[in-house]
Amino acid sequence: MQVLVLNAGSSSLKFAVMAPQGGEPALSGLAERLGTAQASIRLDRGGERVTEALAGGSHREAVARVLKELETLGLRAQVAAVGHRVVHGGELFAAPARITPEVMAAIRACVPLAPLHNPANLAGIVAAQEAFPELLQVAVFDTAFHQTLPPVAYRYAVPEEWYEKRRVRRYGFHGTSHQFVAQEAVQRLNLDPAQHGLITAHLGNGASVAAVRDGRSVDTSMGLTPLEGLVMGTRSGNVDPGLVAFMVREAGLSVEEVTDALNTRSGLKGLSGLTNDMRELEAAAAGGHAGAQLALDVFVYRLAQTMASYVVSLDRLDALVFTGGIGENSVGVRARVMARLHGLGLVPDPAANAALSGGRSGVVSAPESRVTVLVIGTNEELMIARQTAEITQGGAA
Ligand SMILES: Nc1ncnc2c1ncn2[C@@H]1O[C@H](COP(=O)(O)OP(=O)(O)O)[C@@H](O)[C@H]1O
Ligand SMILES: CC(=O)OP(=O)(O)O
Ligand SMILES: [Mg+2]
Repeated sequence: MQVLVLNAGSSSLKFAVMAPQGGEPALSGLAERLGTAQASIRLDRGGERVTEALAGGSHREAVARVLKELETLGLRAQVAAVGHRVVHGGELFAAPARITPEVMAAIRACVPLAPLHNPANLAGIVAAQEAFPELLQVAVFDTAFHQTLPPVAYRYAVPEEWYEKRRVRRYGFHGTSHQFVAQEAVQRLNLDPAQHGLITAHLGNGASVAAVRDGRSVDTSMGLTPLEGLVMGTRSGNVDPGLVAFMVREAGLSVEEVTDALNTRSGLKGLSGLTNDMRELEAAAAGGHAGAQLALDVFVYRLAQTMASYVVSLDRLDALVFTGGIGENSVGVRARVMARLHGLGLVPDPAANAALSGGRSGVVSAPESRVTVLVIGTNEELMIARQTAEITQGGAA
């Protein structure tokens, strides 16, 4: 059995066709710049890579191109279900769900909470339903793993009716990735699945930290929306909420303009005035660019501070885990975060740290370190394939 996994972004679509047991995907790739004249799609099939133009193509055309490729490769009949990453499921989903008209309506109802993500996820689902009308479709929510947060972690200190009437609370995201790397860490370190404490850092374009206690998420840095918490590629992370009213009053911006700036022109990009790409920033900082250096410094400082603060959410700390494009590849970010955490009794292993990149996993702390530090290559697609297969085979709702 194969599962088609779709992860739709606002202008992109990542896809993979894979067995839920793991192994190399039969087909994977990325469609980018969808909806523009520069739209393109990259197809990776068994070591061979092709990139084609998809001019003007939307999510729909991208999914149709994937379908065509499946037919060419003779894989169509093996695909038993489609698993979708859905970013916001509100309080309604603590587990993956088979997509029904009611589930679609619930995802639509969460659009105001994730305006950058949920509309794209919906577009991906509609495109897949058109292309694969006979297949079961499953939604795997970023928020689901964090539904175990206790009220002390998820409630904001705001008027109670905001929670009662509008469900204003912290939800958390990247749950699929945090859960995957936490499970991998438990296996690798031979920890008791029912008794452990982990702090996981998913550092991609969006970035978040989670505290995982005995397999359950007990705190995470993103909140009502994926804007809260760490400094990210283009998102500000935590700011004084008074800043929005200040910029509206003093700079004459609309609320939408401030929100857009906090989401798309802030973070590493805003601080550096240069780019949201960590690789480019590290190169620019090494070349003496002051803005790039400041962006890196703030990113590392806030990340280390957040990771250290999660000690209060756990009753024991076994390991810290780095994942995501930055966590898996940036030797410098990891080294600097580890140096800042020496108050936790953390002793890095610089040679092991320098040797790990490219999605490979391993330990980067020294044997005498009071807390183990792991780098683990995340695999959200595999996790989505597994969860989709479970629902398909179990026939569950
Ligand atoms: N070798 C590397 N060194 C430093 N940063 C890297 C490296 N490779 C990728 N990155 C960074 O990872 C980030 C993208 O992470 P990724 O998890 O792929 O993002 P997304 O959230 O889009 O899935 C970018 O900032 C990129 O620069
Ligand atoms: C929820 C979120 O931030 O996702 P991404 O990192 O894919 O933007
Ligand atoms: Mg990612």
